[in-house]
Amino acid sequence: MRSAYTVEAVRHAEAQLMARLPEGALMQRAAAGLAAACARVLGRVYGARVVLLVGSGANGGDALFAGARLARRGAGVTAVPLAPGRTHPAGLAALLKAGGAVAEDPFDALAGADLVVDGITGIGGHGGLRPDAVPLARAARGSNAVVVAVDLPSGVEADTGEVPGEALRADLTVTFGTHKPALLVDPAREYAGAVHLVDIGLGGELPSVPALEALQHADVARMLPLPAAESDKYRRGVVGVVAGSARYPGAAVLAVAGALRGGAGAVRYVGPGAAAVIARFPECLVSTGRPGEAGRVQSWVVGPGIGEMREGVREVLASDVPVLVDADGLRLLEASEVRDRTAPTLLTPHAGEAAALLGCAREEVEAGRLAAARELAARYGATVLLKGSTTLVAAPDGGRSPVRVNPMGTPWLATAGSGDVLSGLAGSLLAAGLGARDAGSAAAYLHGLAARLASARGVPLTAQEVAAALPAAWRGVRDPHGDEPPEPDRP
Ligand SMILES: NC(=O)C1=CN([C@@H]2O[C@H](COP(=O)(O)OP(=O)(O)OC[C@H]3O[C@@H](n4cnc5c(N)ncnc54)[C@H](OP(=O)(O)O)[C@@H]3O)[C@@H](O)[C@H]2O)[C@@H](O)CC1
Ligand SMILES: [K+]
Repeated sequence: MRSAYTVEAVRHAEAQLMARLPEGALMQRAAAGLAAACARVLGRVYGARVVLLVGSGANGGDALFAGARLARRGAGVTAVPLAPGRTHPAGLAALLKAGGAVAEDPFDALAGADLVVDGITGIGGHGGLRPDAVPLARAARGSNAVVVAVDLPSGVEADTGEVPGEALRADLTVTFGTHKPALLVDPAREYAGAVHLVDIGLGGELPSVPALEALQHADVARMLPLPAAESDKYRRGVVGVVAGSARYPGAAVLAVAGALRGGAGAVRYVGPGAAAVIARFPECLVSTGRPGEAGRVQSWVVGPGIGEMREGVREVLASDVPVLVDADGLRLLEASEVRDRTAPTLLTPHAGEAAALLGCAREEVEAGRLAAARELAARYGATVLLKGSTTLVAAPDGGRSPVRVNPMGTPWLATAGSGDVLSGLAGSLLAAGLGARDAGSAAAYLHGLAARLASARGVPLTAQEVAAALPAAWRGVRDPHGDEPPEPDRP
């Protein structure tokens, strides 16, 4: 599990740790880790041209001390102070002593740089890059240099992942002590590039519950249901799927395809797509009547492609088993039907659907994904899986449990019907006994991994292929020696 902590938690932990250490020791740990990462990026430090963008806080101090270390190894290091007179004094002195200099012409320096270190702001920055920093950030990005951000790419909001103005785009972010939410949540995450975490000894001082967590293979493997010797199909759970319509029969097939690969013992399909479903999946139990007449299930999935089937949504929400609501179902539900439920509810909107549920603009959700997921969960008393480039899963417990961030996406997943597969898969995990937060986050992970496997080496994929790759994804997370596939290339 990777976790991220808020600025408040980081500052508190830092204060505890600093009280036991000699002055400046933490910054030296940070600078040493940063310099080592820069040296790895450069390959050859001697003779490399390094430019430091230095703000007025300790983030600039980190950059200066790291620059001093690189200068001692023979790099030509120049600093561009953004707030002259308020530059970290000890850091600047160390750089000058090591043979570094203050850049005479910042733009000239940036144009010839091999490496730019962004020490404008870290966890103390707010409000996006200030006007004087914008042309420098753009020049850094426009040069041939590798851009390494210190702790965070400057201009992003550490706690929310929002990017209120311009921000610096890094190739690599070297962060200290713990991830910050902005390194995991879009839009900020996009600015960070690859993220390298440097241990500065903060671990023991951080609270036990982080703000955010991102699952890894082993975490998902532990959650997945395994049939025991005495299991039968009913004990493994039956998932009911209410999806598809005469107009959208494909949604029924895709949701069932996901559900069949989610670990439940049986899938019961109810609705007008029964003929299409049974033709494709003879292993599925089908009926064309109402959900309430279909027989016992341990969870329901309702919504993909159901058009105007309001009655089906109402009936399913009135049941006493876990319910996943997606797509059309989100449009048709009444808030009170969700809030009044006693069994768990998992809502799976994309940004547009979340905006409709919150009564705001889609852009607002996209700009503040973390806040939107939390707000939806609180308002509806439901677990919310907010789909997108970084899918988030928030529980309705007022922040007591960390929001889960799915690290396993791929832009290739933005393809018709892939959400239907996810709904079926997550509903199946609910039927198999996982809680809503685990079911949602494990499903998003497997779904993303399946998509990465199916689109390996940059091949466009279809929703059916995502479903077909789910067994390989299960195998992948269970393989103790399995490597997580690298972030895919952008299409
Ligand atoms: N604490 C520790 O032990 C350790 C901390 N470490 C490091 O310290 C970093 C935190 O340092 P920090 O607290 O000094 O804040 P920091 O991010 O440098 O920025 C604040 C300064 O920027 C300014 N400013 C604000 N917004 C701005 C904007 N948009 N654009 C431009 N300027 C802006 C604001 O001044 P203002 O101009 O608002 O008066 C203020 O002076 C942390 O991220 C990590 O890198 C590591 O060494 C490990 C040990
Ligand atoms: K920075």
